[in-house]
Amino acid sequence: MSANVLSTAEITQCLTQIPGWDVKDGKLQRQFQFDDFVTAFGFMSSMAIVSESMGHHPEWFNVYNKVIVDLTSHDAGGITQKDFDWAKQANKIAA
Ligand SMILES: C[C@H](O)[C@H](O)[C@H]1CNC2=NC(N)=NC(=O)C2=N1
Repeated sequence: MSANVLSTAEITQCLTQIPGWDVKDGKLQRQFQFDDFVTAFGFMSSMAIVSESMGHHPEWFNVYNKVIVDLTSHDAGGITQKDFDWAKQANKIAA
């Protein structure tokens, strides 16, 4: 069962809870910058495990110490609470 797509007002409200994230091209996006490649890859490894347990997976791009993450819920056709739950976990792990 897919979660509900959030309204623009709900998204604006939820964005206040996750520093660094914004909506770009209809997806929740953040660019993370780490000290080096190993730290960036460690973040991706941790979030890979979180993603598996949530059944929710990112679109992401890594080059050296940067990880750009785009989140959307394909099954629901937009941004859902699941995307925000993933983003919150990512902020915790990157902190
Ligand atoms: C069956 C499985 O749960 C679905 O394909 C999940 C997997 N991970 C997913 N991840 C994301 N980001 N969006 C989805 O709609 C999605 N669907």
